[in-house]
Amino acid sequence: MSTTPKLDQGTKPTYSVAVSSVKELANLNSIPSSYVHPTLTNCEANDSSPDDGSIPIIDFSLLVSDDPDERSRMIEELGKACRNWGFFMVVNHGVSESLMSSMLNKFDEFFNLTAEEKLQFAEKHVLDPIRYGTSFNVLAEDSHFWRDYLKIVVHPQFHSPNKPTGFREVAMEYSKKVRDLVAQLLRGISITLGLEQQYLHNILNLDSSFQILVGNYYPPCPEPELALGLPPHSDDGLLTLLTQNGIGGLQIKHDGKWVQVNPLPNSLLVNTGDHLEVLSNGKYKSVLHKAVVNNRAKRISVAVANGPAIDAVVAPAPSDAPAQFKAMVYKEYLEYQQSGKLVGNTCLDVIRI
Ligand SMILES: O=C(O)CCC(=O)C(=O)O
Ligand SMILES: [Fe+2]
Repeated sequence: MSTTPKLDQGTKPTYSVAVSSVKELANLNSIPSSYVHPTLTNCEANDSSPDDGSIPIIDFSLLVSDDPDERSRMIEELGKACRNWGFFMVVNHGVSESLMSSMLNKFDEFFNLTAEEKLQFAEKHVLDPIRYGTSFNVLAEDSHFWRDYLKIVVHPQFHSPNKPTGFREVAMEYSKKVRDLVAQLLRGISITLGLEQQYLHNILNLDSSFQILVGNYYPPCPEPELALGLPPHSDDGLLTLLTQNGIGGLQIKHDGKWVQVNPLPNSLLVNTGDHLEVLSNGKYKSVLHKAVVNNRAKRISVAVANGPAIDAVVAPAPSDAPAQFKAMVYKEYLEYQQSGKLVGNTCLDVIRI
């Protein structure tokens, strides 16, 4: 990949990039050396446990039930899932199967556009509303990742590429449905933290929440044991909701081990992000996760990152315990994270007291 990171001191990061894509590499018999991850040659990719059914399941219909007992029981489950895993599957969430599969299909159609069409949307700056790119963080990484992406800011302003046909309508509906779901989950989470149910909504100004819709495209990889789709990372923001095209690859770190995630049919996968770790003053850990690749079938995942308002100041909610994190404006956090200054660290380390 020919990328030339350019970081002018004191200015915003820019990319001077002839972005190439892993989709164009999928027909090779071996992967270019820049995609080989030295630590994987001993098959770390396979060093994970299968999903044994212990990943928490949240029945959304009970979380919003009129029956107060059912509701309290599910809120308790939600608290346990955030505390012990930072990850759960939501079932009966009300987002239709057809909407989820249309969203996956529209991203598939996008990635099938010509390179020239896609490059109209090539990433230039981390806060650009529409960013097509490849790998993980080209400014900071030594070796590359087997993944192309399209990231779109869909709230508070909605953006959409003008191709493929129908992408805009599906993306608008899907992101709105996910936002509503997230608002309900965050009400439950506020309660689990001993806060008033609208606390997170109000303090983070979630009427203007920063929401990004991300399509991840992992073509079949000729040497999957040498490559990674995404490195271990945590997500910024509050909650990320993910769906995939029936092909597995997501792994989460739990109790020091990598666990393969096998989603229940029609479930949405949820992981807690860095800013929930800050808000909860470390009670809820932002879960580390990664994506492995395979040589059989392309994998597409759609992740929706749901954050605070971009200008919200995020700090631990008031409690008796000493604050573990410094306050930081969400926008500064995002810029720092993508600046190339973080090598192998999470931005949380920068604000940890
Ligand atoms: O594709 C996946 O399973 C993970 C995607 C992800 O972690 C992300 O987009 O941040
Ligand atoms: Fe992620």
